[in-house]
Amino acid sequence: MALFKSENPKTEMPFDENGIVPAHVAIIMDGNGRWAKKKLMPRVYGHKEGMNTVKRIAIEASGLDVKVLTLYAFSTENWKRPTDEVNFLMGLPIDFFDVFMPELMQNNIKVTTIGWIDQLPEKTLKVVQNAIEKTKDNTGLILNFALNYGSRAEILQATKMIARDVATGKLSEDEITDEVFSGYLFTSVLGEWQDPDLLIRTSGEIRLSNFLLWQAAYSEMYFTEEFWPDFSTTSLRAALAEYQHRNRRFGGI
Ligand SMILES: Cc1cc(N2CCCCCC2)n2ncc(-c3ccc(F)cc3)c2n1
Repeated sequence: MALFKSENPKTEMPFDENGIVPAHVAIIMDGNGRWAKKKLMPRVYGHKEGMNTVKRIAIEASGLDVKVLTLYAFSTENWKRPTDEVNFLMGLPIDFFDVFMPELMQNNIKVTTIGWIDQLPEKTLKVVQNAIEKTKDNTGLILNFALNYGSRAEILQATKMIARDVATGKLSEDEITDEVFSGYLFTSVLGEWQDPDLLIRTSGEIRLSNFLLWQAAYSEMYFTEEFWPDFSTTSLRAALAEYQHRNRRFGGI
């Protein structure tokens, strides 16, 4: 399968403002530590700058009429990182809302999460829950953070819930369809937009890293060498331009 790797997003085909826009864009925001290392700064400097990129890209996506932007902020595997790095990362949602909540409200952005947020530190959880509550009536872009999320664990959880519902007679075996299975995943709350149309990964890595494995079955994939802190509004428009020039078949001919 030919994977697209944009060498220089600024020189690809132009984005058509009147063309098709992916309803759901998912991003693996990779390369923050390497970006900082290139600048002879600590890794956490890259994470902090990456947080600023989150706000910039969310506002841009909101203006381009993207419906859902799912961002892989913290994976179930990230707990293995050094304690001081994990502690710093757990502070970023707090910093994010401290600084950007007014702008999120001005742009009618709704915050949601996927993942086991109940396992986050109390202070982080409270700030995230408060942001979800405060933005719940907003009708613009859904800014969906994958926090303490892992796709295989999500699929296993869904499988166990389905097994329980079959055992209790709530569900019969022949009622288990793609659509019913999807309803047991965290992303079911996204309704018609639960499957990403476009999945972007920065920093040159070409892997899914346990992200939206079920949901991304038919997603267009876009890989760019740029590190996440360098990912600009121009970079996003270049990815959307590439999406506009793909012919999606959903398994058909
Ligand atoms: C753990 C973590 C790491 C994190 N990074 C910055 C982006 C690059 C990836 C790693 C570091 N960012 N950036 C924003 C958030 C966030 C999460 C939830 C929320 F409701 C509001 C903001 C965030 N969370």
